[in-house]
Amino acid sequence: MYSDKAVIDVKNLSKRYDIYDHPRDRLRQLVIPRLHGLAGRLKLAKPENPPTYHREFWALRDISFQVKPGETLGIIGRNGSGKSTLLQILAGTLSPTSGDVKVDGRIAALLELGSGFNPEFSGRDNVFLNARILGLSQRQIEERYDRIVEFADIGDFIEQPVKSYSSGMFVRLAFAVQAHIDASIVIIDEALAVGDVFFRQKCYARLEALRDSGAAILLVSHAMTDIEQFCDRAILLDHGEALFVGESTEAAKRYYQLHQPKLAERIGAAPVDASITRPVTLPSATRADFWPEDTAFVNAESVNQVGNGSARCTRYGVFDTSGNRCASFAQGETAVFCYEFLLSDPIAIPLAGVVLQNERGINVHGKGSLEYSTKTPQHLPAGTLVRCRQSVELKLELGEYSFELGLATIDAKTYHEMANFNHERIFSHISRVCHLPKAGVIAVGWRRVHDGAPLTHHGVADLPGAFEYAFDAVATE
Ligand SMILES: Nc1ncnc2c1ncn2[C@@H]1O[C@H](COP(=O)(O)OP(=O)(O)OP(=O)(O)O)[C@@H](O)[C@H]1O
Repeated sequence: MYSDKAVIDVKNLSKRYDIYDHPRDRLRQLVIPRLHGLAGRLKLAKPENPPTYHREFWALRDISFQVKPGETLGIIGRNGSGKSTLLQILAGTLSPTSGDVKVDGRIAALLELGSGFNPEFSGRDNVFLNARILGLSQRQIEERYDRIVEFADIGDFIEQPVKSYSSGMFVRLAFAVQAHIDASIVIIDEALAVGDVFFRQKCYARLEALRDSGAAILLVSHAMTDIEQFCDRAILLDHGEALFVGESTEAAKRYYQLHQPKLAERIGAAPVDASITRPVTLPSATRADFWPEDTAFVNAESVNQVGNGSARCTRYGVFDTSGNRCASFAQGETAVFCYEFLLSDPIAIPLAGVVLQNERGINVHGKGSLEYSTKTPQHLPAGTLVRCRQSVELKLELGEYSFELGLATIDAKTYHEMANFNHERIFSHISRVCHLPKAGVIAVGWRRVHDGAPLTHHGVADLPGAFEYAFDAVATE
């Protein structure tokens, strides 16, 4: 067990920048208030408020949080929300305007990696120089040198001046040094986004080892999957304020909500469509064979629903392909998710779907009407009951999986022009309407052996593929 004493304790931290519209205003601000003060003291002018030549900008306002040993805190927020400012203050390279910041322990700051390197020196010399600056003794560096070089994996370049390195090599070496200085606090600003996938995996493994040995880790990232998988808690910054400090999955959800314009604006802007007057129904061919008995459903009012108030999930359930309620499947069997939402406001194109998460909280499958390109009306009026039936072949590792259900909406224009946009652009146009983050759990177990091998595959996922043999008789003599 680690100590319960926080290694980072931030109380009411604020940071103000003074913004000058013209460079000359900086000089004015320096000189004129002083002249004013002097004139006042000499009674040459009335004492009054001296003029100001700048605007105040608060990059951080009243931020408070703690981080304990062995804990990983994510820092998230849109561009310009104050993340780097916060990290720089924690790393000691920027001073706060007000508030208290207590940092207890050696910090490895993976912010501007390699900024302490001398380009003329070799990689080897820079390792010694940098590690000395970061607090290791000569002997400690000598003991760790081989591990650092192995981690950086830049081959013979270690003997070359770092000015001849590619930017990737530079960062690998800098990361390797930082990862071996026995820091009790590690601060990372998306530094892991560099390097190839193998290096990133190595970085994460090293960070996990540091965390397991009791280091506190602060990670700034725009990748919510990294935040959810790697962080226990996260702080969501917006315009310098902490909107939320708590469980990382909840913080990630709120981060996505920040990206969504108000639903009413979208609907108001969208063209009116004739289909708005018709309640949506599922095609009869599918409806006949699947919608289970009323009594087979879970009453969704009993579970936590997060949403913008435009819809509620009324009921849902997981079924086998015969329509029987089921929570335990053999690997490769099909689970059928039936769920419905009642709209209290109109929405544009509905996007419903299911997400499965494994025991480590990793999203192993998330898919819905968007990915299936399911036909829908352009608008759904208030009062519509949106019924969804989604089948998922559970070609997954054995284990328990929690599932989430959700309904979102996207405007018709973006939906129909999706081919012209990238992933981020499309997602910025999706508004969450109702989401059940902890709807339930299903289990995936061994297959019955008469179906074939006891496992459909090894590992997390069963990827589509094929296997062929060819046998030739070969003379052995
Ligand atoms: N030296 C400075 N002078 C004036 N304003 C600054 C200064 N440094 C940062 N800011 C402003 O403070 C706000 C917060 O900046 P910060 O770099 O901390 O944001 P961020 O969340 O890290 O953004 P990003 O995700 O784009 O890196 C921004 O609006 C930025 O323009």
